[in-house]
Amino acid sequence: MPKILIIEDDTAFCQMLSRFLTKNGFAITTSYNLHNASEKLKHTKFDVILSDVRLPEGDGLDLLLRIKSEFPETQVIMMTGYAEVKTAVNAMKKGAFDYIAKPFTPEEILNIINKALKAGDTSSNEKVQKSASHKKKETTSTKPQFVAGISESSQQMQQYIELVAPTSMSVLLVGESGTGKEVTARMIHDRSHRRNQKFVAVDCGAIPKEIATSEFFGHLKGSFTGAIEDKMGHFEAANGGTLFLDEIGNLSYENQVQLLRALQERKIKRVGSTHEVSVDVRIISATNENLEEAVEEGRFREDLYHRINEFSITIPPLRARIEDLLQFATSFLEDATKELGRNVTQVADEAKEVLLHYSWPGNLRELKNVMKRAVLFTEGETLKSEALPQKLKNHLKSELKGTDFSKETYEKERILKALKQVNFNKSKAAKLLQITRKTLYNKINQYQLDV
Ligand SMILES: Nc1ncnc2c1ncn2[C@@H]1O[C@H](COP(=O)(O)OP(=O)(O)OP(=O)(O)O)[C@@H](O)[C@H]1O
Repeated sequence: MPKILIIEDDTAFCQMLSRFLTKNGFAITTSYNLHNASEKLKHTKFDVILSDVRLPEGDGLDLLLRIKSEFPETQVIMMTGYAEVKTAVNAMKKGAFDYIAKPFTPEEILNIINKALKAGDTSSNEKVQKSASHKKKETTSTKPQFVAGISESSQQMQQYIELVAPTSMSVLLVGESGTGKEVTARMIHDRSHRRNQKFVAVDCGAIPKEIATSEFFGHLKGSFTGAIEDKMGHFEAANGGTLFLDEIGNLSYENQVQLLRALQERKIKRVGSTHEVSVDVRIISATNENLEEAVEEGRFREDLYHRINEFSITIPPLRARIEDLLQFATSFLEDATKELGRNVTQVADEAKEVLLHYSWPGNLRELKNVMKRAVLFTEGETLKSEALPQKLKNHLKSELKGTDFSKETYEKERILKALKQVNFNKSKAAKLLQITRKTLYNKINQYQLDV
């Protein structure tokens, strides 16, 4: 459950906001002043901090600077009055994620919190599934850019997306964690005729089995202990739009049966109700495990597998499309520079070298985090390898261990490695090495490489 700290001296408003966010699935801590907030920060690492700009003993901006230097991954949203927009913009330059002007609607605050959680790629990495938060909103200056990639596999993926998006086929996205399955699902939604309807993302792995039925199909007040009010499920919330079922392999067998029934009949019943509701949703599912194997082992229903897999797209891990790395790194650098109000414009060659030699088990998510952290540590315009985590640098060092460090041997190794990575395609290798094709051919001759 994402942890949020609210710092607000208007106690009644603070309590109201706290109750509302608690109801919406967040773990809330409140502070009415800066001193108390500082104490809370000593004991808990928050995913998001919602702070008033003006507080009794000083301004929220001082606290913001401290938070950003001590807890760079915590996203700070400043709450302002209408007249304080200038201060809020100033806060964004100092690293606040965004600001929200009071009074705001429940939907606005949920929307901004969800964006902050996504931007922070918080450690808990929970997905918030409140339907209100999935309403589409116009692009903000901090919206991350979509990168298509230049590798063959990325280009093919792009073609598949274009091909399947306008249809109503159900799509199964297969890929390791952090490869961009959710981003791809959104892309498919955005290119379909459902683009003006909702995109509802559900992390099936995070829903306890006992409440999954009510989460998917909703419930009526009083239908079970704890059902204190009527609740709409994800199917109804996504009606007319797209339902993204992440980690679908984690659904219990019983939930798989219920899901299959809903997909076949295109009708659902809320828990406690006898009334059937017709639903029209397009299903996009994602998995990081081999579902065919799960079917063979009897852990996943074969009929459901075929239902959700009318078209499947495999998203390769970053290490298998290393030609894309610098394009992603540059885009993440631009996003982070905007978000953190910095002026980093380029990556030094030695830092690129470190990035290209790492294996990226956490894929794009890991790269994004590394770039954001590095931007934070960079004072000038050039991101150098000092700003990168030691783990990455050790990787490069251990790869080079044992080789002799004469420039020529090193260069030869690099060229061979790049060629191998792209299956000996010289244009691609030149791109990867950031040299022209002509230079690459000269080097191949110079080192008499048999390629
Ligand atoms: N094509 C892309 N362009 C720009 N950013 C991307 C792209 N693909 C993924 N990302 C970024 O990488 C991170 C991980 O992406 P995403 O959440 O879609 O991965 P995932 O495969 O769904 O992960 P998980 O399996 O852990 O849920 C996100 O921060 C996302 O913004």
